[in-house]
This record gives sequence, C-alpha cells and structure tokens, in this order.
Amino acid sequence: MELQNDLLIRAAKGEKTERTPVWLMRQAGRILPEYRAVRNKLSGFIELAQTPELAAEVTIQPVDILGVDAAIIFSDILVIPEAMGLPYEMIEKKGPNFPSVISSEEDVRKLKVADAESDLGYVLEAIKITKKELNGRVPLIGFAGAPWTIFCYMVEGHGSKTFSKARRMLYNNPVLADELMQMITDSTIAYLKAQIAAGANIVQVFDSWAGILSPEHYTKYSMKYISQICDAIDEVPVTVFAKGAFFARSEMRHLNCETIGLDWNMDIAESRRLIGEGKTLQGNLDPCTLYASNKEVENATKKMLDQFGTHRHIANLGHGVYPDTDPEKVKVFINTVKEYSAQMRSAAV
Ligand SMILES: Cc1c2[nH]c(c1CCC(=O)O)Cc1[nH]c(c(CCC(=O)O)c1C)Cc1[nH]c(c(CCC(=O)O)c1C)Cc1[nH]c(c(C)c1CCC(=O)O)C2
Repeated sequence: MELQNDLLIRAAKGEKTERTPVWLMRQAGRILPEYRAVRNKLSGFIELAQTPELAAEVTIQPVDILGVDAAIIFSDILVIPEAMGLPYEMIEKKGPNFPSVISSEEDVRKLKVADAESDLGYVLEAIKITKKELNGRVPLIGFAGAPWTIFCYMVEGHGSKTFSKARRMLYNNPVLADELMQMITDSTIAYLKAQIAAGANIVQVFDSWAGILSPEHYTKYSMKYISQICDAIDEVPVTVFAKGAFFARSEMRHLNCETIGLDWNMDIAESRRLIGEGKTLQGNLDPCTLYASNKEVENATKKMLDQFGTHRHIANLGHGVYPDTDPEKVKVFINTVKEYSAQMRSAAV
C-alpha cells in the first residue's frame, strides 16, 4: 500500500518536503473525549490495548480529528515486561504498577526473552487492522521503550521521581543489570521487527528516564542498548527520543538512526550543532505552551519552526501532550505548523 501522505518518512530520511510534518507524542488516548468514550466501554487501558479492533480505532482518531501527519499505534511501552513474564496493572489516576519486581538473580532467571508473535500478537493484530483502515492516508509509527526506561519500571515497580532502586542496581549489581537490560534489548529488537513486518512505517524508541542517569552511566547502560536496537533495525527509519539526555547529544550523532527527538529544554541551534546535519530533529514545543491563548500558541509554534528551518525537522512537542490539554489548542499547533512551514518554503525560493 503506497502512502498518500509520506511527509514524515521523507523528512526522517532527509528528503525535501513541501512542508514540515507534524504529530504529537501521546496523541492517542490522552486528550480526546472520543477516546474516553471507547475506553469507558471496557474495564480499562489494558483491555483496550488488548482488543485490536478498538486499539485500531483509537489509533486513528487523532488522524481524523486533529489532522496529524502520522498515527502511533495505541499500546504501551510496558507490554515488553509483561511479555517477558512480569505483568503490570494500570491504576486509574496513578499509572502503572508491577505487583512483583526484579531485585535478584533468581528474579531474572524467571524471565524470558519475549516472543513477539506469541506474546504480543494483539499489538501486531492492531497494527494490521490500523494499516487496513488507514488505507495509506498517513504512516503508522510503531514504538517501544528504551531498555533503560523499561528496566526502571521492572526494578522500581512503578513511577518514581528518582528511580533510586533502579539506579542502585547499576552500582550494587551491574552484572545483573546488564543481564536484564540485554534480555529487554533482545525482546525489543524482535518486537520492533515484528511491528515493522505487521506494517509499521517508522519506529520510535522512548527513553523517558534518560535524564536521571549520569552521563557516564547513560553511555554505559542506555546508549549501549539503544545502539544495538538502532543497528538491528534497518527496514524502516528509527527515531530515538531520550528525554533529558542533553549531555548525550553529541554522542547521539553516531547512532545508527535517522531522527533524534528533542525535549523543550534543549536549545534547537545548539542541538543541531551537537548532533550535526546527518539527522532529522523532532520536537520540541513545551507541552505547557498549549495552555496559552491561540495567538500565543501560534507565535510560539512559528518561532520554533523558524529555529528548526525547512530541512530535516518533524514538528512535535518536547514530551507527550498533557492529559488536560484542550484539543482545540492542539489543532492550532497543528494548523500553524502546516500553514507556516509551507510559507517558509515558498519564501525561501
Ligand atoms: C513512560 C511511558 C509509559 N508509556 C509510554 C511512555 C513513554 C512516553 C512518555 O515518556 O510519556 C508510551 C506510551 N503510552 C501510550 C502510548 C500510545 C500511543 C500514543 O498516544 O503516543 C505511548 C507511546 C498509551 C498509554 N499509556 C497509559 C495511558 C493511560 C491509561 C488510561 O487510559 O487509563 C495511555 C493511553 C498509561 C501509562 N503508561 C506509562 C505511564 C507512566 C502511564 C500513566 C500516565 C499516563 O497516562 O501516561 C508508561
């Protein structure tokens, strides 16, 4: 199936585009009342993620309602620990929780490398249905968590400001930490490849807890495994979003990926200088900008576009859209990107 709108893919590969593509991290399932309506028919997030027809429906909602240039498959990064043998629950208004966590050699022994087809078949099925229903309108983004971020949840058991249990293991038992992260990496590579085989046109690796590591530990425990993932995936473009990893930007220049995501703390010109011309940059409007007036959203979006320029940029927020954001503000952001980035091209000739 040929894509009618392939702006995102072309921008990722560094090709010229008529305008800047735009989508939002966490666009599926956080802000739309239409999502809530589907979600309320079921027991909760996990049931929805495991019901392929409905997961496909909420994946496509932002394309129809917001006009984004890509869909991202409705799932979660925590399906990987579950597929490895460590199930999670999603507690309403609190977030994910693992009833058992990993703290010893014995715990790691009980895990296995996930088998994508048998353990995560429901995600692959949702991708196939989504592709059929999208009918080539926009690309579909597949995703997974970075091994470090997944490790954080498997060791800590839930969200945390410090993830000090996870970080403690890097000091107290680095051999075990490496062993677990390698199992997560092997599971993730197989899972991303299966998502691509099912129809994902591009994949993103979310390293949400990158910013809590020291630069030294980041290289040793996160980049090491992200590099393996980037080297293993050559079927489609790869995006790496490492939130808070400002200190690792020059190192990311060497990753075998097409796109690097920037959070809103990262200066755009400085990031370009550190990362170089060889990669596409994605981001990075402060998600809180969307609480401002329409005019302010428009101005901030234009300013961001001016800073990134007309080449190798995918417009996005600097992190996932916040749950209480007004979808109308999101539309202002999206429409400004579409109109202004097209104007920038015509002004440039
Ligand atoms: C750290 C992380 C998680 N999940 C994810 C990350 C990395 C991105 C980031 O840093 O935000 C990624 C994720 N989670 C979800 C998606 C789906 C696609 C999308 O909209 O981008 C994606 C890409 C669905 C979800 N994941 C979750 C929901 C809400 C569940 C519900 O509807 O009750 C959805 C739609 C739950 C979740 N899942 C997670 C948390 C901390 C929470 C609770 C808070 C929250 O709502 O985000 C773990």
